[in-house]
Amino acid sequence: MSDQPIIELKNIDVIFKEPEREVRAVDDVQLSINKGDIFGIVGYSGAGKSTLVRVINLLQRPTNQAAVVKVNGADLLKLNAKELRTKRRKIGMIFQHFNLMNALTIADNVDFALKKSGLSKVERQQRVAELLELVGLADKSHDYPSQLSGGQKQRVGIARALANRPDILISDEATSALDPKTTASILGLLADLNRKLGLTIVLITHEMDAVKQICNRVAVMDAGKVIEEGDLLQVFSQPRAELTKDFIDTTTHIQSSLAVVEQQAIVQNLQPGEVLVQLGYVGAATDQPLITTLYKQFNVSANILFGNLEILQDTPVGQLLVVLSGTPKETQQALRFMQENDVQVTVLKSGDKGGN
Ligand SMILES: Nc1ncnc2c1ncn2[C@@H]1O[C@H](COP(=O)(O)OP(=O)(O)OP(=O)(O)O)[C@@H](O)[C@H]1O
Repeated sequence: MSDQPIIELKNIDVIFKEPEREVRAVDDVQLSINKGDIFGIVGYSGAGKSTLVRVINLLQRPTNQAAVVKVNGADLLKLNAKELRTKRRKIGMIFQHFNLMNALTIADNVDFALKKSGLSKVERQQRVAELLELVGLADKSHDYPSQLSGGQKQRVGIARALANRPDILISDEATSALDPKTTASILGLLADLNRKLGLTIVLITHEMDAVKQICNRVAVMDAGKVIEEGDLLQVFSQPRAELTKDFIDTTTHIQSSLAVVEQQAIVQNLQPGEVLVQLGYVGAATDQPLITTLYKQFNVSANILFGNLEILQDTPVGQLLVVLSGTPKETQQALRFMQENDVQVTVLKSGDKGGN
C-alpha cells in the first residue's frame, strides 16, 4: 500500500443505448486506487462493477467526453492502438468462469499469454514453469483444464493473468463459482501475490466476506454509482449507506439478529436503569475489559445477547448487542464512559420512563 495512485478514474459515464431504452451502467464515477492496494468493489448484480473495471483497461470506453482514465500516470484515452495494447498487457484479469482453453494443456494455456511477449521459446517455457510454481500447480503442467478442480482452474487463470508481469490484477467475481474453502485459498493466494510482487489488485465481488478477508479499501456500487468508499476498517465499523450496512450484515449478522434479540423476555421487560444497546469498537478496546470496567467502576452489569468479533487488517472490530443493568444514574454514567472511550453506543431500547 502507498499513497501513490496507480489507477485514477475521473468523471466516468458508460451509457449503453438500446433500441428501447438507455442503460446508465456507470454514472459519474470518480475512483482512485493506490499502488499496492487490494481494492474491493462490492455491489449486487447489475450495479455496474464489471463495466466499471473494464474501463480501467479500456475494454469498455467511457461514453462521455470529460472522462479521464489514468493508469500508472498514462492517460489511456490519449494513446494509439499499439500503445494501448502494450499498456493492457500490464493489467491482468481473472474471471468467474476461468476462460481457459479446454483443448490446451495447463502449460499451453499460460504460454498463450506470452505469445506477444518477445521471449524465446526456452524463456517462455521457463516463465511458464515459474508461474505454475508461483500458483502451486508445478505438477499439473501437462494436465488439461477438465482434469482440474475449480480452485485449480482459477490458479491457472491467475498464472496466465500474471504472465506478462502486470502491475495490476483485476479479479471479476473470480471466487463466485467456488466453495468457501477454495474461495479462502484463492483469496489467500491473491493476498500473497499482493505482498510478494507488490501487485495492485482490484477485486469485484458481491460477497462482503471476500472483501473482509483481503481488501484494505472498499467501494460500494449501486445503480452505476459509487455510493460509499473508504478504508476497510472505517467502512466496516462506521458504514453510512443503508446498502453498505446490508452488505456488512451479511457477514456480521448484527442487524438480522436484532429481531430475534428483541423478542427475548429480558428485552421485552426492560426495567428502569436497563437499556438494550449496540456497542461497536475498533482496535484496543475489547469486550472483556470493557464489560469488567462497567461493573467495577459503575456497578452496571452487562448481558451480551449477541456479538460479532472480526480481526480486520490485524485489528479487532467488535459489535455487541447488550442489555446493561444498573440504577438509571449508573447506567447513564456507564454509557457516557463508553462514549468517552471511543465505543460507538446506540441505545436501541430503554426501560426508563419516557425511554424508547
Ligand atoms: N454490452 C451491454 N449492453 C447493454 N447493457 C449492458 C451491457 N453490459 C452491461 N449492461 C448493463 O449495464 C448494467 C451494469 O452491468 P454490469 O455487468 O456492469 O453489472 P455488475 O455489477 O458487474 O453485475 P454482474 O455481477 O451481474 O455482472 C446492467 O444493467 C447490465 O444489464
